Amino acid sequence: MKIVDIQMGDLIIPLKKPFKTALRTVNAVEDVVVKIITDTGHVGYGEAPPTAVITGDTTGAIKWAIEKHIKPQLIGMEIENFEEMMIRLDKTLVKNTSAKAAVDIALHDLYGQLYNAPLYKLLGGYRKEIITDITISVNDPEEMARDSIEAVKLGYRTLKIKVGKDAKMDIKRMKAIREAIGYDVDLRIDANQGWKPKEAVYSLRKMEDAGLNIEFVEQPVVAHDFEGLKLVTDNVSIPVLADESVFSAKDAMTIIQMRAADLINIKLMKTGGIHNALKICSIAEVYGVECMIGCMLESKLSVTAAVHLAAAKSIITKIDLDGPVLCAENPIEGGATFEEYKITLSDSPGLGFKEVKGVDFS
Ligand SMILES: C[C@H](N)C(=O)N[C@@H](CCC(=O)O)C(=O)O
Ligand SMILES: [Mg+2]
Repeated sequence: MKIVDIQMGDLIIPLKKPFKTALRTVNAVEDVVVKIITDTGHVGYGEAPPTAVITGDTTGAIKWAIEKHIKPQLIGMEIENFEEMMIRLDKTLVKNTSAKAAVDIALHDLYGQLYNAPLYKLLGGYRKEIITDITISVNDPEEMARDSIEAVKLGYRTLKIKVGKDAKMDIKRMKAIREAIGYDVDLRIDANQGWKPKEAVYSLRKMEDAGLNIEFVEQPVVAHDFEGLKLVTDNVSIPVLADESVFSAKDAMTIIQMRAADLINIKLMKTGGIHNALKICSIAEVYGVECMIGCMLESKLSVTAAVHLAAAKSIITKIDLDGPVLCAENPIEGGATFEEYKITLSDSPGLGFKEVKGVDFS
């Protein structure tokens, strides 16, 4: 199974509601889809979102990195020579993790097809069904309470609440949500780097004192401030999860050894794909640090790859793979099945895609 072509196209899907975090507001998924074609007629699919505020990756940069740097390294290579392809993907350029992730995902899709097995089984095969949370965008407290009630009615048992815009208002937001939904539903919060370290300690302690029962807080402070993250971790009881602070296996090692966070959020778009995400899983296993698997604003294509990884690895105990359910349409046939909170894998080879509609690869 030899690679003969790598093609790209644009995938645009409107969201059900605007997605709002401390970092950005988005109305649609606008991602790059990668299609790798082999001499045997097999096709592997991957996807890259241009999440410039987090990864630095833009649509143009993703396409250029793949067309001019990655593609020439991979054309003509045999899929069975997998390790060599992963080395080339890593070494051909630094950073550009979303472009690398899209290609890594498509290559893993083909790897599963080569051995006629679903990817999650090749990676460990721990389970085939997982349960995701759903994200509640940051808005005024009343609107967030309404959105939370709606999510609970749809069956979600865990809500991920976006905060980080204004520490005092964030406490009001969390009180309004808890009051609206009661205590049977788990609440995790994501400040997306929006607080200063001491501000984070202040608001999290207030949430503790109010008995809001927060499962964990995600990325309270700016990504590069590992010391600030540690200050928060050392001074609150709510567990701290590192998201934007951890892209690479090296970042994970540093954060864990510093004890700067209690948990790690793995996202394929930060690691550059499954190959490097597996390294973070191994490090986390060594230190007994549980991981969450997350996504950016991504469709079912790349999120299916994250589902396979989560289904394979027991160290991934928390799931934030709600990208596909935030989308108003689904142009992808095959892959994982998303029924609100319940995500199920089929036993089709690779990632199991049948068709990607509405993307022009010419
Ligand atoms: C979509 C997911 N639940 C999520 O919140 N992901 C990111 C932000 C993604 C983005 O801005 O595209 C996160 O910070 O965890
Ligand atoms: Mg986050």
